[in-house]
Amino acid sequence: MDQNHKPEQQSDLYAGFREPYKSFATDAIHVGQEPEQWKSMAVVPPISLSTTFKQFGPGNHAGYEYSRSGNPSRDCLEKAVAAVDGAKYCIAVASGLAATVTITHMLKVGDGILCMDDVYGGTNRYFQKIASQTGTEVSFADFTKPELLKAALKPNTKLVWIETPTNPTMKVVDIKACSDLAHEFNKDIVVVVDNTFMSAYFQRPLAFGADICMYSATKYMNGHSDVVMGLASTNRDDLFERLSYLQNALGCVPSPFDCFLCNRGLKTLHLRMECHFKNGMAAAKFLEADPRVEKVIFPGLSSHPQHEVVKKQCTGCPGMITFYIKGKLEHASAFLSNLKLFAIAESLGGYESLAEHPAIMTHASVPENERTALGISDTLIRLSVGLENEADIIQDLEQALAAAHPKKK
Ligand SMILES: Cc1ncc(COP(=O)(O)O)c(C=O)c1O
Ligand SMILES: N[C@@H](CCSC[C@H](N)C(=O)O)C(=O)O
Repeated sequence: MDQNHKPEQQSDLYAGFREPYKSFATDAIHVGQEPEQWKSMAVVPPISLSTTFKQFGPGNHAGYEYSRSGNPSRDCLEKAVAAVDGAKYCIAVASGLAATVTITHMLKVGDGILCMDDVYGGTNRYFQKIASQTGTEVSFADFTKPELLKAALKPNTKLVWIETPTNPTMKVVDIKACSDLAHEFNKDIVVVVDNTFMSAYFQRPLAFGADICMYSATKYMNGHSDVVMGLASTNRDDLFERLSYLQNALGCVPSPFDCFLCNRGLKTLHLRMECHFKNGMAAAKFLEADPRVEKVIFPGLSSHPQHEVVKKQCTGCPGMITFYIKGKLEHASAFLSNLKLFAIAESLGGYESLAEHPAIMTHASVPENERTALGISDTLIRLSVGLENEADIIQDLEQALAAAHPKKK
């Protein structure tokens, strides 16, 4: 451990960023959770496992009929998420990909999807291998330059899919600039932002003109690596009507127990994200100063190419860091295999630190030529910095770098 390494001062960490959203924690903790809604006055919402609900007479019920169509535990979560997204509505589904699939089902045969070039590998796979086989036209462009988005819009474009920061190369998209361009081109285009990396605490896409904000809640929103879930929020009545119809009609619903867990995780989102940012910044600065590291990509660093957009659009940064280790695949493998505190694992956004090799693991489904063009190379490593002690995180990175690049005797 570098003895000169001091914990980051909170005030410096947030300098230049947007102010946090007002009453965020209060909303996450209280909206949709009112004890008065239960006969028992339970302060913590009960887990409602019943698949069906007794009716007073045929079609005359107390708000619930069948659990796929609506469930009290799911409602509690959806109301809280809508509140923290600054939205009127939210739907919860069985996974992040289920949210992508449900949203895409709003399209008709012949409609076009225009997607950010770097997105989570499974999103890329779904659009290229499945959605395009069932009648939609899929194309990709680099939205970090909004003029490239503008040039790629077509008369049939109906869905613009933004991911920011992108997984795994951490490109940042100006949501307002891109939403405005898409809506000026055609007001019927639905702009979706995958907000998985920033979470609701650090970024509110709907406030910048997006129509839908979606998540893999498997990540920060739940934050405990024990639930697979997806969420989609919107302020538009028409979109909510369609999405909630599809939620029931497609049937990709989460279990009440998972809704309970995610609802519980959401209550500490603000606290977790602040610690992820603090630890992430410390790790990013440590790596950036290390001669065994080629390049660090962390939106919170001033070296990030879209750092000004980040400060304008976000209230902080998550613990996601991507870096290129010097050398070849064998150095990346040695680094990963020697980590002790970080687990080598797919996924991100939990309380525990994880590390992975995108080309071999999370983004193996992206065609090789596309991976190369995006910079998902053999030496690219992705970290999800957790909530452990900062000094222990840095020490683990230091010893794994030393193992990957042993000093010559
Ligand atoms: C940015 C992003 N979006 C969507 C997904 C899909 O989410 P899930 O695994 O919950 O289906 C993932 C990861 O899987 C992701 O990293
Ligand atoms: N093997 C999975 C990939 C899961 S990636 C999970 C998460 N989005 C991440 O980026 O870590 C698959 O092929 O779907």
